[in-house]
Amino acid sequence: MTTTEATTTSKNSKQKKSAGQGGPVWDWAAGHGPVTGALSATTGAFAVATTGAATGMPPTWALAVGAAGAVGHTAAGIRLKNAGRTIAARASSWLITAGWTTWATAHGPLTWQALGSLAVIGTGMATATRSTNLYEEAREEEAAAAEQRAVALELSAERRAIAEEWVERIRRVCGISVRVLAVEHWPTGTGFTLDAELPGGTTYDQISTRAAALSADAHLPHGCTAAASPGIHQGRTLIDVATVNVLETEVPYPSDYAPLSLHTGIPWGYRSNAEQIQTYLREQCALVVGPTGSGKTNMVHVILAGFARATDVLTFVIDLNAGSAGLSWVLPALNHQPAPGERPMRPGIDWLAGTVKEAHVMLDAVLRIGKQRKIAYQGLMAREDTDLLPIGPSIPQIMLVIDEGAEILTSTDKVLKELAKKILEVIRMLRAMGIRTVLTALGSTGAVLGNLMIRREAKVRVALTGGEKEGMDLGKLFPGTRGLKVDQAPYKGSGFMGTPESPAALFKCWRILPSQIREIVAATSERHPTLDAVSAKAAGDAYARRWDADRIAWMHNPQPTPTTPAAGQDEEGRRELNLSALREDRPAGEQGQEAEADRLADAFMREIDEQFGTTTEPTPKRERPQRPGLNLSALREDRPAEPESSEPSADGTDAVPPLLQQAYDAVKAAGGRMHTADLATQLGIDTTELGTELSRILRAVGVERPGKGTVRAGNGESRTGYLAETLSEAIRRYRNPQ
Ligand SMILES: Nc1ncnc2c1ncn2[C@@H]1O[C@H](COP(=O)(O)OP(=O)(O)OP(=O)(O)O)[C@@H](O)[C@H]1O
Repeated sequence: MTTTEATTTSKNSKQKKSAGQGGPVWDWAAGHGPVTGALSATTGAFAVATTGAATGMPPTWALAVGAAGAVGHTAAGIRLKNAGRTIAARASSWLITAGWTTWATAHGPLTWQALGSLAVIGTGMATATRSTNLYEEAREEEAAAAEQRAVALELSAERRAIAEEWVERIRRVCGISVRVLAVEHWPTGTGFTLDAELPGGTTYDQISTRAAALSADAHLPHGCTAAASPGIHQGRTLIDVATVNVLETEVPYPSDYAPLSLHTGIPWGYRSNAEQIQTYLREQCALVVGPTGSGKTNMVHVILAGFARATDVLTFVIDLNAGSAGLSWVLPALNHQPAPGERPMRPGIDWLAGTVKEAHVMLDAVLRIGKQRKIAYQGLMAREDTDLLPIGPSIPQIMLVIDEGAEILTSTDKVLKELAKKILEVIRMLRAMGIRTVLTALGSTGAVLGNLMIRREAKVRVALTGGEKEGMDLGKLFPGTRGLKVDQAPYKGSGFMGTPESPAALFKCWRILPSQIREIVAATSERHPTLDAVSAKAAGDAYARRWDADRIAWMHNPQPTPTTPAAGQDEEGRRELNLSALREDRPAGEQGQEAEADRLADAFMREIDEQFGTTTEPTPKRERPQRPGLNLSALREDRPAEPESSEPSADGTDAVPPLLQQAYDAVKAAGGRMHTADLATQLGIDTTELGTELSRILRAVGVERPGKGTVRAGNGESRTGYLAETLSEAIRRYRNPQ
């Protein structure tokens, strides 16, 4: 006799599998549906009874087999934790079938009575099985639901405990009795948000001003706050409670470098709940305050990275400190040597002014662009039914980033005052025309924020504290937001940030490294928009010739005081060099064509001859290198002799670039490994410049610069640097070229 019924539940089938592994051949839990089970049982019973009656089998045998089946199925049912009624139903199926078989064997199965009763038994069995299966399924579902209810109860018990704790705390510290409606844990696991209902006539800022006291009362770790912000209506508030300090750790700039848009926000850092903070600068200007050493330069690079990634932004940078903020975004393009047919790399920023004169040229052009846009795009704005110029890749926004610009605005120096006037005019006049500014300042002193224009237009505000308290007046920078304390953010690159969309609260800027800046310049080279024709025409030659040799020569020699001649001052018919390929007024089809590259290469060679042919350089008989593309680093007055352009001496010593040799000597003297910044300081060059030059020198002989993390700093943290072995291998290859 085969088994009659079985359950169809997943639980049972799982158990069935495990029972089957190496178990008995007779499977008491074998699978059958209610109908097939009943059919199988009745046909089996009929066959046994017919055979038994024909062969004279003792009828009690069938009863014995049925009893064994009932016992077996009962045992299987108990093992599967079936309900008692299920087990009883199945055992009785066996017994009834066995009873019928015994009776039919004794009295003959081929009578209407026997067949009719068997049919009744089969139908009853199918019905009973179906009902027990349904019952088992319902039991199983109920058990799962009960399990979930238990978990939820446990969770809500935890939430209830948090809610009760904070209701009590807010009552004690702020004197306000709120009702917590929900507690949501952050997916990052670094805190939670309370959604609370305020009592009548109370506003959320009565809690937000007591943030520091609440944080202290809750014994939150340093860098963690309980920040109240508006809820879904004015009678509700959301209180973000950070329990893990994410501001402490150094987090690298996200490496996906995906395209961004001014309209969908540009990320500048992250909050304590690890959420990114987006800046929306279509109409806003920004002010970034950070004393020396707070991570301001790093933040400027993060800002420039965001703009470089945007498809609808062109960035103009004014940095009177030798253009250092913008240089890292230009040099990778200047030093890029395109392969034949490859398009020259575009810098990550569109214009860099390192002197007051060049800044005037830039600001004049920007003002002309703004005024011309107002006139020329009237029709477009009427068609689009907007009073804001529709900014996009075809009409890009110009973001004017002015390092220490706030100091220019408040300077009493006559020259800087002139510049300040133009900057203020840009801020005041050109919001609608898609020209906005990002100013940095060393301190949020009254002098900087006393300027009404800055207060009114720059609502995106950042205070990098880095633990620095001097000149850090958070109350002035974020008026109306009390409870912010400098010592809540004592880490470099951390501080407070507020935008019209996101109230002032703790934040941290990502750490961006020079290698990432180079990667972003390369990754975004093809992505930058070109200045619209209306604007380009208004900006005129001052813009079109911004990469001319005479205007960028200083970039190859970034000394503290650049000697950039301003446009129009030293025209002398000089031709532009490799960046001419970037001029937007060039027909697009021409770019990247070999013929054009050759023409430019010739121009470049002539330029070198004109510029350096008559100078008293120590190596006047230097051979002209055969280069696939152009390399403006050749214009550097202090440029070390390049390996490929040196006449190799007998022992090859002269072929070694002096910079490589100096670097090797310094690294060796320092014990075989050295951080880039330390090496740069020792060699008296800019860190980024050193990285770029040395990498190029190493690459030229096929030596890979050691990767990140090869050098351990004093505090144990891994940093990028140089190893003596790498440098000595490069020296060896220069001496013995393959
Ligand atoms: N976001 C950050 N995360 C972690 N560390 C940072 C961050 N920003 C800066 N730092 C650290 O702080 C150091 C100083 O940064 P940075 O040069 O940007 O400061 P700064 O305010 O511009 O100082 P200075 O005015 O002296 O140049 C960096 O070398 C780096 O070690």
